[in-house]
This record gives sequence, C-alpha cells and structure tokens, in this order.
Amino acid sequence: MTVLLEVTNLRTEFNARAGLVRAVDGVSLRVSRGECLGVVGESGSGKSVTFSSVMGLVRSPGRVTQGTIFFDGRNLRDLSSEEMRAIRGRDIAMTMQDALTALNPALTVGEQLAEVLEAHDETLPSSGSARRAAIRDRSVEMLGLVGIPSPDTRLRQYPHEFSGGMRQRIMIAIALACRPKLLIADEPTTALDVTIQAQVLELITDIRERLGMAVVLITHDLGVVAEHCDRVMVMYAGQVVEEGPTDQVIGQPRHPYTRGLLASIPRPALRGQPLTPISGQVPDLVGLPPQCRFHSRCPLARPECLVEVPMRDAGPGRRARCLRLEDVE
Ligand SMILES: Nc1ncnc2c1ncn2[C@@H]1O[C@H](COP(=O)(O)OP(=O)(O)OP(=O)(O)O)[C@@H](O)[C@H]1O
Repeated sequence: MTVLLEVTNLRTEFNARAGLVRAVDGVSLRVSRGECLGVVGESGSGKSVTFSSVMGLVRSPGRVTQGTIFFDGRNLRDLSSEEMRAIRGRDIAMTMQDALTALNPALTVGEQLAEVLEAHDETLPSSGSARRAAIRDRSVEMLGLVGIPSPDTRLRQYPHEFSGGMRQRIMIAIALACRPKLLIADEPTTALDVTIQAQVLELITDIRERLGMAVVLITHDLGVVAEHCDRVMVMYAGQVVEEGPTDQVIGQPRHPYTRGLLASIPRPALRGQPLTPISGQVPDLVGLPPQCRFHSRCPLARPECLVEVPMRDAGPGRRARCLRLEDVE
C-alpha cells in the first residue's frame, strides 16, 4: 500500500501562562491509502492536537514548531494558508468531537453542504442553474449516503432540528462531500448512545471501503479500534508509545502503558469501556525532562529508564517506546 500521510518528528507547542506546553513532542506516523489507523490514549495525550496540526488548524497560542507533514507527496508545512484551505475539505476532512459546535447554527444543512461543494468540487458545471441543480443532487446523495431519511426535505432544516446522532451523520456527510482521500474522525461517537455509535462507525467503515478513503479514528474505545482499525497508535503525554497492527497490539501489547490500558478492561467487554487505566496521572506537559514519560506510573520502571527513550523495533511492523521491551513478554 502506498503512503498517503507521513508525519515525521512533529512538535506542537502552546505558549500558556504556566510555561511552554509541549502538547505534541516528536510524533511520527504513517497512514497508507485506504487504511484505517486508530489513535488511542488518555485525555490530554495529544491526539487531537496532532491531527489539528496535520490539518493546519492549530490556533495561537499554539504553534507547530518542528517536523514535516507529507501528504500525497507535499510537505503541508510549506503551503500557504490559502493552499491549506484548498486541501482541507477537498483532500483531507476532519470531523470534530462536538457536531453541534462544528456545524453552523445559522445555515441550513443544504446551505452548509453547498458551501463545501462550491469551494471544492471541480466537477460541478460552471453555469448557474445547472450548477445549482448539480449541487442539490450531490447534497441529497450525500445525506442519503449517511442514512438521513427524506434528504430532500431535510436539506432545508437547521442543525438544531436534528438529533445528536443525526448531527454526527450530517457532519460526516459534509466531511465526505468532496470525497477526501483522508477522513480524520475525532471521537466520532462521543455523546451518542450505543446503537447510534455502532451505526456511525459502520457508516464510516462502509464509506471507507466504497470510496477507498483512508481514515484516522481518534477514540478512547479500544473495542472500536479492534473492530474498525487496521493499525493502532497509542499516545501518552504528547508522544507515540506504541504502534502496530491492531490485532497484534491488542493481542500482545509490548509497552507497559498499552498493557495497563488493556488490563483495565475485561476482554469480552472491550467495547464501550472508558480508558481509566493504571494509577497515577499523566505528567504535566510543561518543562518535562527528556526521559521516559510513563516512568512514574510504570510497574517496570528502573533508574536506567530516566533517559530519553526512542521508538524501538517491537516485532514485524511494530514499534514501542520502552527500554524494557525485552522484559515485556
Ligand atoms: N489552547 C491550548 N492552550 C494550552 N494548552 C493546550 C491548548 N490546547 C491543547 N493544549 C494542551 O495539549 C494537550 C493535548 O490536548 P489534546 O486535545 O490533543 O488531547 P487529546 O488526547 O485529544 O485528549 P481528549 O481525548 O480529551 O480529546 C492538553 O493536555 C493541553 O495541555
């Protein structure tokens, strides 16, 4: 499979009152065309900031200060904000955790879909009425694709007229309207009930297979990862700590943090369980010394772990950031 997104050594910092917060520190990752990468980790581990950085959506006081972000052969960090705007929506789309705040309350769903299509769909006819008709047809098709009944009438309604699950679907419809090569879905099912959660995820997987799109699924739910992702990346305190094929990482985790995450969840009930592992807390990201960040919570920690730990080979297609990998079997 060819690589679609390749991020190398990404660092994103926030200038906060308490000091410089290194929310993302040396993150490298790859997403191949058509594959689904799961991204897991406790709250505050840097999942959203990593992918907001990829999208060029980090706002002041935040800033990407290091690294390359190659997408489809171009380093996105070299592009102007206008070029990035063109890529967002057309090539890469991101759905946010909260559909209500991501959607514009003042515009109908049809107007919001039309806005995206107007900006990015180069296949639309150029003349007035034919163009309007094509936009309408495409919008109805997109709402149909995400399972909104009576899309014709629903296009004229505003976001508040839809249920939470429907709003998630609409956000996905808008994200998919221009058939992006990559969909980044940030907690696509938070705040949805279990049945709707399953439907939204099925929908993303189904569309992924039909359109050959790559997906990054950011989630707290390892059951969701097990069911939908080819590979998984585990983040801790701004760094990737383990990465590899989903079945292997979940079946035989190598990093003590991943083991902790999994040990806290009874296996048959992998799905729907919150990630509340291991005692202790994620370290404060201000002024962290260059050493293993999991050290203070790690059952295997030794004094020699107080050094900067690189990602290491952990088996075929697998890597983990731990000096004691050989002892974790
Ligand atoms: N605007 C900001 N100002 C200062 N620090 C920020 C800001 N936004 C994010 N951060 C820092 O970045 C860290 C990582 O945040 P991020 O939202 O990426 O975590 P996450 O893993 O996606 O968490 P969650 O699962 O809760 O969404 C936060 O803990 C916080 O320290």
